[in-house]
Amino acid sequence: MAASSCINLSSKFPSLSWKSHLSSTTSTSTSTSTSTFSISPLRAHHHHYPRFVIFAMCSAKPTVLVAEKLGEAGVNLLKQFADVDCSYNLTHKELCTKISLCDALIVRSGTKVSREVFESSGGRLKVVGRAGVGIDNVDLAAATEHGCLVVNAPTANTVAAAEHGIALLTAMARNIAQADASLKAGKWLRNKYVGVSLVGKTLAVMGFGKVGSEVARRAKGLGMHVIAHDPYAPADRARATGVELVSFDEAIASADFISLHMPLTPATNKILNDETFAKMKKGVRIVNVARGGVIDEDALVRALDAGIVAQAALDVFTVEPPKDSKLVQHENVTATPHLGASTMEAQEGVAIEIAEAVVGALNGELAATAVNAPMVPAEVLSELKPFVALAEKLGRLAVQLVAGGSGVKSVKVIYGSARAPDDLDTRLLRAMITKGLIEPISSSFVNLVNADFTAKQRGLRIAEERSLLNGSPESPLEFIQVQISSVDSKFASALSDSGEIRVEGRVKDGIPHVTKVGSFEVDVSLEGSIILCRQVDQPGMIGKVGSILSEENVNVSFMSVGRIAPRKHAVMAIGVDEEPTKESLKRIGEIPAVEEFVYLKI
Ligand SMILES: NC(=O)C1=CN([C@@H]2O[C@H](COP(=O)(O)OP(=O)(O)OC[C@H]3O[C@@H](n4cnc5c(N)ncnc54)[C@H](O)[C@@H]3O)[C@@H](O)[C@H]2O)C=CC1
Ligand SMILES: O=C(O)C(=O)COP(=O)(O)O
Repeated sequence: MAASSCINLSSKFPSLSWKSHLSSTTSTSTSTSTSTFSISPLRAHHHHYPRFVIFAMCSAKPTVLVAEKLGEAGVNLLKQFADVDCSYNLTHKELCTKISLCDALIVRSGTKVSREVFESSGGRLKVVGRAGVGIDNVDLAAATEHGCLVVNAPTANTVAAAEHGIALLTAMARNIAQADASLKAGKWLRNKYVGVSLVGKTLAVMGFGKVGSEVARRAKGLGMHVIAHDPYAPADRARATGVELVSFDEAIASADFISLHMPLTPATNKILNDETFAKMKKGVRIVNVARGGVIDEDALVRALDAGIVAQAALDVFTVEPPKDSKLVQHENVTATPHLGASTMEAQEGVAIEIAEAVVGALNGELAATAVNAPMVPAEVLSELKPFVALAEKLGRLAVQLVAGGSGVKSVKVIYGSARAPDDLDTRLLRAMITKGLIEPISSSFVNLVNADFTAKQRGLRIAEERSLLNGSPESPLEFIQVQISSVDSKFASALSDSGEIRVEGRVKDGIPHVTKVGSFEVDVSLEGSIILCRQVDQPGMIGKVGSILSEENVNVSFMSVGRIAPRKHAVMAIGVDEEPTKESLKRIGEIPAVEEFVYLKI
């Protein structure tokens, strides 16, 4: 890890700075003044910020692989935007082969989106859309490491799953499935299929989330006494539904019926096992429309055989379709083939929900249902948009000021804002600074999904600080300052008093500007490229540099000079639209008053 963070800048940015570095005493003056010369008209109003914050827009039509049956409305929506390949029943190997040609993949619960899938995609796969809730079939860690966004459709099938839970509960209590099979087999067994009543019985809802709370409401309507266990659910939300939240042990010990509605996680894996079955009331009845893996299925067979569990109604299995039929064949088990979400309405709903999320993500929008990236509300996003561009550009600027051979390990970001500290969500900005810092010096592709992971992997520590400013909190931010400590700079004037590379920027008229380099105040819009030039402050400097550039037809977009005091040292920042040749950069470096300079690509 440490080794990969030692970045050899000189290979990426061949010697672009001339003249020797100045000593730190001369490069750390504090009081500076700024004069700004607008050479050619600012293109502020013609500038469009990219919509992307996660991915750059796909230049060609993206390809979406739909690997499981998806509602028609969703497929049609996808087709308006992408080439859609509906290939159901692919083997894992076929999926791994196909995936390298796809920008997005849509699945339900039947497809294992393993690490191998992400590795096989060769970096092309940008989004995995799960047309439903449970994402336990997607390797989230691998997705994040590959910068692939995972989105789900968390709400459209809630009612369907809850209704299926209630259907299984009532069917189980009255032996509907068994009686139906028996009648179809020509029998008339009225005494065998005497059921149990639900009214007045205690139902323990395990996992009081979207589905669990809908099941609870419906069960109350059936006259059941409903309790729930959920370590993370707010007690007042449960109370509002007339449900008491209790401990796990209390829930399973006092329930006549247990209905499972938690996600499958390492903590819930086989949460019902020999030990927990032993704590239950003899004759308990269990419903599972969550995930098969939350029950130890062998232990359930034992508990059914021992009569601890009188009946079970199962929609989900550890392996689907279930291989060992002991459980499914058990006469006290009612089973359905993972039908919880399978209503016309829910499938249409999840298809539209996931198609919109995938199209949005491919368009570079932040998904509201992102599973492995921060969800940033649209209004926050639109406010932060210009600062998102500023953040990335400051990162790019700062890292290019690092001298070759220095390992970038420690970065501090200071956000200057008049807003209350918890009123500024910096995750997006931090990710974009990370992108700016890492992409110019590596082959990594950094986005909001993998920014923190990539930084950590490279041993890059990014500390964030808030500088609380007086004034109007109308704008979310006044400035962003990026500091890189414990490195040498190829432009010594970029070092602050305390020896770290320091660049600061602001947004002016919607355009990001760099407004401070080291201790020098400058003001150049962060478009195109920048020449930073430290010189003895004397007349004619702007003209000399300007004429060298104009000889090559390099358009200067913006120029500003920050100086400590008249006729002493000054830093000139020049924005250029075209890339000057090495020869002309060399000539600028050879102007006698120029002490050091650097050319930076933004
Ligand atoms: N059978 C089917 O076709 C369907 C199955 N599902 C499954 O149902 C489950 C619930 O889905 P939603 O309600 O939409 O999810 P949700 O995220 O809204 O609710 C899950 C709840 O479980 C709680 N929880 C987490 N760990 C827990 C633990 N150790 N003990 C108790 N509670 C815990 C969470 O705090 C949360 O409140 C998921 O497993 C999902 O995959 C959902 C839709 C359809
Ligand atoms: O949404 C969920 O979690 C489900 O279990 C539904 O699964 P499915 O989309 O029907 O394969």
